[in-house]
Amino acid sequence: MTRIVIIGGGPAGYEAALVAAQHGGDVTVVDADGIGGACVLYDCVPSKTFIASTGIRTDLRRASALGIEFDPKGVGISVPQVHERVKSLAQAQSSDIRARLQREGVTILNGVGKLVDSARGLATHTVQADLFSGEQHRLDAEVVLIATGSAPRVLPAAKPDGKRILTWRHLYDLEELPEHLIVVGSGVTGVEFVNAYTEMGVKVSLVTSRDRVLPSEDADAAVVLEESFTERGVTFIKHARADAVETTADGVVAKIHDGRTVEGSHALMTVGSVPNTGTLGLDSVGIETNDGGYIQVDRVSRTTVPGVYAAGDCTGLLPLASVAAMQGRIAMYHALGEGVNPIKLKTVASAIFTRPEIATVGVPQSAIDEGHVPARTVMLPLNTNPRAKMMGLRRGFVKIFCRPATGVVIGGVIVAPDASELILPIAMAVQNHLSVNDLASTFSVYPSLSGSINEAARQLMRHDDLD
Ligand SMILES: Cc1cc2nc3c(=O)[nH]c(=O)nc-3n(C[C@H](O)[C@H](O)[C@H](O)COP(=O)(O)OP(=O)(O)OC[C@H]3O[C@@H](n4cnc5c(N)ncnc54)[C@H](O)[C@@H]3O)c2cc1C
Ligand SMILES: NC(=O)c1ccc[n+]([C@@H]2O[C@H](COP(=O)([O-])OP(=O)(O)OC[C@H]3O[C@@H](n4cnc5c(N)ncnc54)[C@H](O)[C@@H]3O)[C@@H](O)[C@H]2O)c1
Repeated sequence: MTRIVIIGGGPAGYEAALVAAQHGGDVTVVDADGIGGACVLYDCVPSKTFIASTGIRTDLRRASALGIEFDPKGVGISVPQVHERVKSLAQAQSSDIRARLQREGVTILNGVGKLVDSARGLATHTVQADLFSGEQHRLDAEVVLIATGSAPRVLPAAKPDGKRILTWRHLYDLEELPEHLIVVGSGVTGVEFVNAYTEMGVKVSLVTSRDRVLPSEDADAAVVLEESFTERGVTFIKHARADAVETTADGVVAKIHDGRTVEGSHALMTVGSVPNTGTLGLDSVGIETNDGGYIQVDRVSRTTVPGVYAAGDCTGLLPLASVAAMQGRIAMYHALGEGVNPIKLKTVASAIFTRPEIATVGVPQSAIDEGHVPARTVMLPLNTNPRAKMMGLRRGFVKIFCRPATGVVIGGVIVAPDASELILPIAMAVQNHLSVNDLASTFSVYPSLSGSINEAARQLMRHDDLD
């Protein structure tokens, strides 16, 4: 039986453990935070649960345009109840995953793991697990998977105190909603919380180091979101790199590099994450990291040391739960000699849970515009869609990108209320090399937002071959 030790019990670690146990491995997971990892306990699951509550407020905000009148004064928010729901749902999901691992025969140790090989180049490895119970275990393994994730990046002059200066992991401990929230950083995490708190009626100022929100995402989608935020009264402080955030008598002040200041009641720092790799004993074994401390891996999750794999946010490949899980599974299939396809990032679908949502898959528009990928493209506004009109939607679009000659779909973007659900047909087309003709000839329900996917695909069908 292959002895496998996994350090970290997030999506990368627990999905790997399931695969390894099902393929006959003798599996031990050493985890510090709780099974499910930061994903389930602090980051992805809590934020999406919180956003589920704020989404109810979105519907109320839009109700009067559809003829439903209510007294806004009668709509209250029970902050303790919202936060309690977030925490108990996260704990319940963690318990479910833990029970599933135990049913599959995986040993779980609560503590901190690190590599302690006695020399470099050994055929097997040793993991030391310092358990919270005070015990210490030394575990010999033919295969080690490092899946330790990442933690919020902290600016030296903006140290979170959990009360006024916050990371996203402190939010659900607040007793009341902030009066005026300054969000520092306009990546995906930043905009998701800007959206959520404005929907809760909180005044929000967004400090962004660039000239736009979501600098790494589709530019047209970012414009739609910015318009929607502007309508909801968000103040943008652009070209603004925050050097420091300090507490004042009754709130906080963010100090921008060029001398500007922004005052509010609370600051939420969403300035990225750093990998949890500093205390793993990587140097002693010879595992290479890059400048940011991320573990270097190939497309089957191998590190530079035979027998040691790494997966998830600690590798910095693409920090998504779905990618972490896939990297973890791939590592185990490879280690156990099963057939395996190397990871392919071109087929990853992801979504930003704002209102409207932004979902993307495949090649980005920027790669096409910059001439790196030849493609034909279409962008179809949603306001031409009958269902969108019925729902009173004013914003949003469907974009599809295809190969110039064959029409094979290579990417797409959807901006719509449920874009995270609508993206699947485009993701299936990208994954399975389907063409715009395939998409266009698939029946969609009438009326439906997905009808716009058919219509966009129809616009990309080539008619010149009929001439
Ligand atoms: C606010 C926010 C929202 C997000 N929303 C989404 C989303 O909607 N969809 C999506 O796909 N992704 C989302 N992500 C990204 C997603 O959360 C991460 O990609 C995912 O958590 C990575 O999983 P992982 O297994 O690599 O690490 P993690 O989930 O971070 O788990 C790592 C585990 O390793 C443990 N650990 C660390 N060091 C040690 C050690 N030395 N010994 C033992 N255990 C250790 C930790 O305690 C933790 O339990 C979001 C991220 C953030 C910040
Ligand atoms: N819905 C989802 O799937 C979801 C949600 C949240 C995060 N994530 C994942 O996590 C990744 C990281 O996202 P993120 O938003 O946490 O981090 P990020 O690194 O993508 O964004 C941080 C932003 O903060 C800015 N910044 C850094 N220092 C600053 C300063 N001093 N002042 C002002 N701005 C500053 C950066 O320029 C950057 O735009 C995403 O790419 C995504 O893969 C996914």
